[in-house]
Amino acid sequence: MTLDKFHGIIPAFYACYDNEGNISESRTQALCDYLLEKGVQGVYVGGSSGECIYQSLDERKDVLTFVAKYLKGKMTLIAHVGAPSTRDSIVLAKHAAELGYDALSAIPPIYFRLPDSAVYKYWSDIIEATPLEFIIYNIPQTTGYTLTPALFEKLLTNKKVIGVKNSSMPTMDIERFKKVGGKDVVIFNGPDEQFVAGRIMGADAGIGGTYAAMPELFLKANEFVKNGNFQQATEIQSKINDIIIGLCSMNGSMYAVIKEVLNRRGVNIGSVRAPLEGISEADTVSIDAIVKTIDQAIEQFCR
Ligand SMILES: CC(=O)N[C@@H]([C@@H](O)[C@H](O)[C@H](O)CO)[C@@H](O)CC(=O)C(=O)O
Repeated sequence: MTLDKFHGIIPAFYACYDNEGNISESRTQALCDYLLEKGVQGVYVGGSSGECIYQSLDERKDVLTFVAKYLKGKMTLIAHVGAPSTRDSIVLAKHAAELGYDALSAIPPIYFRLPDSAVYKYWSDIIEATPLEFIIYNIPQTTGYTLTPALFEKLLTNKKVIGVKNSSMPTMDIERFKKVGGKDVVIFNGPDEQFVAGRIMGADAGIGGTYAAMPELFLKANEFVKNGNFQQATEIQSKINDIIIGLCSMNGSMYAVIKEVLNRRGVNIGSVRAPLEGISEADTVSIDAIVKTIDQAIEQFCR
């Protein structure tokens, strides 16, 4: 079994809408082309950054279809199939398997606070529905559910479980999951603000919601870590954090701001779906400054 295809920088794929707010195949293709050109390892499709929570089942199936159409065989494809019910999650999982995705992933059940036994059963039912490998998604700050190392260990007895995408904030969680899983498991860093720290504490790779706004910087940060160049890795992380704080400090939601950054970088993928808020007039000025900071950082670290 080789897990190399999961190692590297894996941007969380954004929802690409037309001017009326419907899923757009041509704009999805534009984002695929842009990420392919940047040289990322893969994409994580239909997760938080994909606004999955605001999309119908058919829309989510369309997104999985379009991304596979333009990227299958060109990079690693991970389908996020978490949905409110096990039934819908399985529909998405089977669809992704038919499309030839490399792996599935899912958040735990949301809304009701369910016991470990129900969460375990939810993930296990999805895993059993297809032959694909599976990546647990731990993101307590949005789901209210915290994966424990003990439950992770139990899930790993199923050989299809190959890792965890850990978006909790303590890097110690990454260290604990790596200790449980060892070398045959892939731990993905979730919080982009501590990508370098996460890698040093045991993450083999990263899946992130801000990567696509500045893939060059994350690819370089990963290279610095791989080469043991921790001084420069820390410096680039600090610059990345200035940018992320900027992305999160506007009237519009972070994803609306990122989409406008991408628009300025030549990729128009529309705006966000309500209740996420779009950018305001005032934001456009601040976005000019962010784009300039990204360009300067690329010039400083990547040329
Ligand atoms: C809580 C949250 O949304 N976390 C993001 C981060 O990438 C986050 O956007 C970033 O660290 C900025 O805060 C990712 O872990 C989510 C993600 O990759 C996804 O599923 O789209």
